[in-house]
Amino acid sequence: MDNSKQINSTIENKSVFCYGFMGDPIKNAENLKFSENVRLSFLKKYKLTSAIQSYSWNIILERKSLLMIGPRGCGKTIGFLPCLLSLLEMDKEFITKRAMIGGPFAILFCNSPNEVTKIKDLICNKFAKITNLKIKTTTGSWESEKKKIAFAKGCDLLITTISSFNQLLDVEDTMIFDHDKIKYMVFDNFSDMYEESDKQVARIFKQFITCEPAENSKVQLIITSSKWLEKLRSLFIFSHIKIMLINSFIETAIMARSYFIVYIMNEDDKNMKLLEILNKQNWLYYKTIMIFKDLREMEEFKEFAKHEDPKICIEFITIRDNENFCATKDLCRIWEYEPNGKMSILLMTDEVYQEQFENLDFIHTIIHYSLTSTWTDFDFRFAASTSHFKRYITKREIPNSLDAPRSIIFLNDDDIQKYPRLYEFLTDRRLFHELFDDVKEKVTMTEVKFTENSTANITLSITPIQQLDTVNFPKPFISDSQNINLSDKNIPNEEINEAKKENEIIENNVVINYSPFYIEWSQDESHIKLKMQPIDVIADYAFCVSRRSFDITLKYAEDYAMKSFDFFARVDPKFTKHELKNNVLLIILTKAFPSIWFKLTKLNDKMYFIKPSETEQLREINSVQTKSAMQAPFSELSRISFSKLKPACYLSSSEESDY
Ligand SMILES: Nc1ncnc2c1ncn2[C@@H]1O[C@H](COP(=O)(O)OP(=O)(O)OP(=O)(O)O)[C@@H](O)[C@H]1O
Repeated sequence: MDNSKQINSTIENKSVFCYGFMGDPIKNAENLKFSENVRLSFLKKYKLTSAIQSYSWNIILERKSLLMIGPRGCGKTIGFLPCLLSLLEMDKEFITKRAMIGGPFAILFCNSPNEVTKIKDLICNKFAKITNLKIKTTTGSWESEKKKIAFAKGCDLLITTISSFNQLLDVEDTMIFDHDKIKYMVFDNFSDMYEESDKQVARIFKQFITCEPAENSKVQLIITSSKWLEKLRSLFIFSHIKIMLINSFIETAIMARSYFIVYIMNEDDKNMKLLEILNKQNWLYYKTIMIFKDLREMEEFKEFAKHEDPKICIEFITIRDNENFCATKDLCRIWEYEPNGKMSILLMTDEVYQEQFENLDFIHTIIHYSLTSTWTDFDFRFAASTSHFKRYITKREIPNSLDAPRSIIFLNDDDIQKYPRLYEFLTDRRLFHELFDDVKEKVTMTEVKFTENSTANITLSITPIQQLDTVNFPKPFISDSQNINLSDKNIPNEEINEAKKENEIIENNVVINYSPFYIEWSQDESHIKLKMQPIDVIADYAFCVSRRSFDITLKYAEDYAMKSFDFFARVDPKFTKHELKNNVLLIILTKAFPSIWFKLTKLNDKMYFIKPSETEQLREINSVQTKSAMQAPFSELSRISFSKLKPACYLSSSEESDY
């Protein structure tokens, strides 16, 4: 895509969610307080200002720490680089001769050696006038003496990878590396970095990032990320970063733990389904808008609703495209003040929404009747819940599924194929959440309770984080509202009280018996294959694994006989991951459509994310009868890990669209 086109369009759409920053965006870079060299180089090469840069430049130049999230190519790197170079240049005027040796003052972390080279080249090509800064790169080991000597001669900015820098941390010579000298730390593309090297990132954070108030903190921290990660929430809460920019409203919705419901159904069934939903939910208590791509489909829906279900208790307020701007604005105002318990649903097209969005940021539920023609417009629809999003940034507990801002998205089969970007986004963020129509049929199978001799028990264990030797996720915290139904037998009272205190960790293993409604198995010489029913209820949570089902392959091992296996669950954000004990190998293959809520990582060993389910769905699933137990001949099991299949339908777009 042509960059300039993209950068311009983001400005027009005001597509940045700002938290903790009250200033206005700047329109061009000319008046910025870049250092002279940076200003001259910069203005020669860059004529535009991307949406995120229009905020980030000022914030960073004011020496404030910042978290910047936005899709690839939205301008995050240029959003900090000229500022970092400027600050270093400006500082240089005041430093002593002694400080000029050894290094560095600033560290820029990239997620691969390739990226390190790219940033170095970018500085050489685009900021050629900056000759007074000593910029060094390193990607490999720190064994070589030559490297150390070069470093000891002085370094202002070190561009490096996480793993290479971790070795530098072990060097005890302050001439080479002086911990106290660091003033700026930039993590460019944190999400990739963290997924690759979580432990090493954690080590760096531990040493350099403090909870001190921003004004006392010695290190200015800049983090960019192409997507939201839960780890960023704890960082935002506990570190001195207090400003956040997100260059995507749908990403902001993820950050706010919005509740997404995605239906895939053909056009004929859609209206019926909608009426069914509207009749079930108590819409009179939620500010809800329904957005259509054009007037025709809005009128058709209204007609349908009138004829099909005249008893429907909610009212619709319709704003048509050709209505006068001020009248529309007034209508939005009147609608805004409709009292709780008497709310109507506002119907409008994208055209009207985009004119009125400044008056509509308080919406709880957005019903996307159809898709927009561009991703940018679709993303922008989520701006309608901005004021709700702000409430959840610093809350570690998962909001109650009814309180959380909510989006109901209708897709048809065509949409999934035409808009791979949307499909990828939804699956990557675990948002594919259809109603379980086909599950209902399969659930009739059976509940399997594996017992000793020839069978196995499946238990779900939640384990203290310290015992997991991989990812250092936010510490577990049980809130009152979550009401997890853990029996007192499993977790003593004082433990519960302990766990309620923020920052404290559940000390005991909590075992919840996990009995899927449906497990089907088959066996050949080397494998037992299990097909599990894809949703189960664990306390207040739904354990959703796949739209259809998944296979578990348990491999035999010669030297080993085990009667049961445990796996660990994470109930986001309290519990961190699924892990299988005792070297049992479990391969989960998702079928047809990939997962709804969980994501299996590249490492094939982590599984996480369990979301509160809608009581409605749980009831449906719960009410399905289960038959008698089947027997499965388990006596020998070996190691367990997870793997993920690629989505079954991965079609590229044939239409002109940036989805
Ligand atoms: N203000 C600007 N004027 C002109 N071009 C720009 C501007 N900002 C960024 N660009 C160009 O847009 C492209 C993407 O910018 P940048 O690398 O900063 O984005 P990013 O969000 O960091 O992307 P990634 O996540 O892939 O690193 C680059 O080619 C960059 O040169």
